Amino acid sequence: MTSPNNSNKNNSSANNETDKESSEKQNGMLAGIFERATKSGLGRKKSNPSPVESAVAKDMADIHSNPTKLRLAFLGGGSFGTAMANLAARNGCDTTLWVRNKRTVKAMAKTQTNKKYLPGYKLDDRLKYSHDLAASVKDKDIIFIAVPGLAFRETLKNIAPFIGGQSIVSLTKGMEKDTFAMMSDIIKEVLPEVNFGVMSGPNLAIEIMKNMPSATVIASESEPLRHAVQAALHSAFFRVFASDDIRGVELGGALKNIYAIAMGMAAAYEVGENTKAMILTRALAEMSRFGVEEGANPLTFLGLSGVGDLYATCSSELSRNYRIGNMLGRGMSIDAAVKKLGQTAEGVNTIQQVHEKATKAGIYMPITHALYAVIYEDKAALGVALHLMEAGFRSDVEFVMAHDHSNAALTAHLKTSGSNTKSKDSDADK
Ligand SMILES: NC(=O)C1=CN([C@@H]2O[C@H](COP(=O)(O)OP(=O)(O)OC[C@H]3O[C@@H](n4cnc5c(N)ncnc54)[C@H](O)[C@@H]3O)[C@@H](O)[C@H]2O)C=CC1
Ligand SMILES: O=C(CO)COP(=O)(O)O
Repeated sequence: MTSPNNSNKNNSSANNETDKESSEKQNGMLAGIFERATKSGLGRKKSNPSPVESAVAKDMADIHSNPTKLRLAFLGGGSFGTAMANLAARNGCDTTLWVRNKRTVKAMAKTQTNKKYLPGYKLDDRLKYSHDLAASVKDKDIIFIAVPGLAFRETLKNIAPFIGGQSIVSLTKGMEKDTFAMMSDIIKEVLPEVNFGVMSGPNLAIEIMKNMPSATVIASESEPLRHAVQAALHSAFFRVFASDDIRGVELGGALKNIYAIAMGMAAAYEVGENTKAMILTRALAEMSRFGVEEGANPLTFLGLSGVGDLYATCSSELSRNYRIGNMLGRGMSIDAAVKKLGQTAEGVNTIQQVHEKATKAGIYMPITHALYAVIYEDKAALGVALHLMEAGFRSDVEFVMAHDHSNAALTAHLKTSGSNTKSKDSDADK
């Protein structure tokens, strides 16, 4: 017979065994996550510092204590280029905003406002304006580019003759049409020697102009550049975090635009909070799945440039992509919605690029394909949404528990999503 004491002892040793097993299981699971998370190499190539590690590398301590030494150019006089240039000028950096239209430059210099894109917001009186591209970028430490993705290559080519030791930072959240190139790819192609970074985060321009506390991420392989951007833009209202996963950060900023359109559309159908939460988290699953295929670190999507920006743009009518989706949900055509918006909504092009890329590469992106089917194949939104809900059984977070392909037989009877695309998973598996 087992005495109570023995029984306790046995229980406690059984408990110890269970604790040990569960801690081993947890450690194994964590190791799995980290293995998956770090298997990609893109954005973390640690080569020797580039020979053009520009002026910013000279004396970081000096720049930290005195960011006014930085000479900056911002290219693109839309809402975001203006908002960021204004932050830098307010921090005392020597800042020039380049705008392509001479008359706009004159008006901005005279009124110290950006009447078209940020009406009613007074800009810092130290901000300089120019329509002379060469003069704007010469003798600068960092050139920030905030033109739409479709104009990025052209802008880089135009400044190429004037680039020596300057660093370049992309603020653009788009993709090139037809090539699927991201902005960092274009920088590497057009200016292979240049020291560069990408900046992305939940940064609705109007909120920044209103001094509502915000944060963003600068991603670069160059630590001096990361520090210089942090020093240039940081303030009590704006925090700049750092990353070396360039691919992950720029993909976060580009991909979330797709789901902001989806959420704007869902809002037009007056869906509930559960539905919004489902769209948001499944969007994040798609983003990180696509990101891993593209060489990003999936954990980057948990940061400001991933879940942060996804949340901001999927929740706010200040987002132009959300507004496009909302107009579509109210029955407008894509062309009419784009015309009515009159500003950049990168998601319109990004949906097409990602749909095509995911289809070719066999990456499972049901929300993107469904949105493409509604916008470009004229499928009925409600029918497509129903198909999405009828899709098969999947794992929640596939970096924790991989998708179980044995579910295929179980779900074979279920219909696929509204699109006729082929993915790595069998149709029945969706
Ligand atoms: N507005 C926002 O809240 C944020 C925007 N972004 C990103 O910044 C980029 C720019 O967006 P916004 O400033 O908001 O756009 P916007 O629509 O407000 O302005 C675009 C600006 O680019 C100029 N532009 C267009 N084509 C050009 C060309 N070929 N050469 C030179 N300039 C040209 C336009 O004249 C305009 O001044 C986009 O990729 C956007 O996703 C990023 C974070 C926040
Ligand atoms: O990227 C943004 C906020 O982070 C701005 O979003 P929209 O381009 O949809 O306005």
